[in-house]
Amino acid sequence: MYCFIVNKSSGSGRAKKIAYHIENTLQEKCIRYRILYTRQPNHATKLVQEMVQKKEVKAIIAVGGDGTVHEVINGLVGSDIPLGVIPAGSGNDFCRGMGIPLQYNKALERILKDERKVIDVGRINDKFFATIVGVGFDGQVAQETNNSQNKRVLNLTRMGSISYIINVLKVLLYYKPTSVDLHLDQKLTTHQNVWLIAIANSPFYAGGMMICPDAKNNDQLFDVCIVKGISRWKLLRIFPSVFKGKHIYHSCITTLKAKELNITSNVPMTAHGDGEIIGTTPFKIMIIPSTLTVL
Ligand SMILES: Nc1ncnc2c1ncn2[C@@H]1O[C@H](COP(=O)(O)OP(=O)(O)OP(=O)(O)O)[C@@H](O)[C@H]1O
Repeated sequence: MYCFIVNKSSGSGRAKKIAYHIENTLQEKCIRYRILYTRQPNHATKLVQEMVQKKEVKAIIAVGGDGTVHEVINGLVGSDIPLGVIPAGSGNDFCRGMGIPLQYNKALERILKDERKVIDVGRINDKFFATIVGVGFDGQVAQETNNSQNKRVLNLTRMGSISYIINVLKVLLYYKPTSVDLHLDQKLTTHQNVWLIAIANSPFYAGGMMICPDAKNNDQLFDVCIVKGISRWKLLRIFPSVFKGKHIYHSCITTLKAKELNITSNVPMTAHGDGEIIGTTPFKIMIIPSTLTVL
């Protein structure tokens, strides 16, 4: 039996409509399924923890955006049940990184083909993440985006990633870069005037920004991108280059690879994982190699 976890609020209601179409297709094909709707934030994790106990569950399918994928993997990692994703959010960066079609019917076809891929997953403090953790400026933008009304309005017109850009500009006006101690695979370095540190298991976040263009989710390594020592206005000037991953050639960008990072800062820095707020520094981040099977 396929178990679908649907976040009706994803994509400002798009997931609910998609779930209706999925149900029709599965009935036509006489495929056994169960659809469970989340009732509030973090409910998806609890639902998955219950479902993985059941022998008849063949796969768990997240129907939503990256936040839903995040909550689902936090209940799924550790079991050997595969994950499927039907993209129905505003960003859908997990699907973009995996090459999962962004049209729900094609994504469903791919799930039913049962071709499996095993990927690494990241862990930040006590949470797992599938795509990227963003610390500092990014965390602040995620916080503003998740709280903002404009995301809801823009989602309705399928322009959710514009909301992210609006909040980048807003945070750019007030964010103060800070000094950071970074233990990277046990080696300590101190960085001044840090705007953000992105720790990536896959290239995309925020609806297609290629912050770590070379990140691979099966190489057992994170790609790390540190942005530091740059003025507000220069940062604004190089910002558009992130959509093509060309920002990495700028002198204010440091790129590294690592399996484990410890991040501390004298001023608290906020982090998101898969777009969901994790908390503030300190952070312990590690790669969990080859741990999640994806359809
Ligand atoms: N029933 C619910 N009601 C309200 N919020 C919910 C519910 N179920 C889950 N959530 C929350 O909805 C938030 C957004 O979900 P999700 O990320 O899937 O959609 P999105 O924001 O539209 O897409 P994306 O992250 O790809 O931009 C998550 O933080 C999740 O905790």
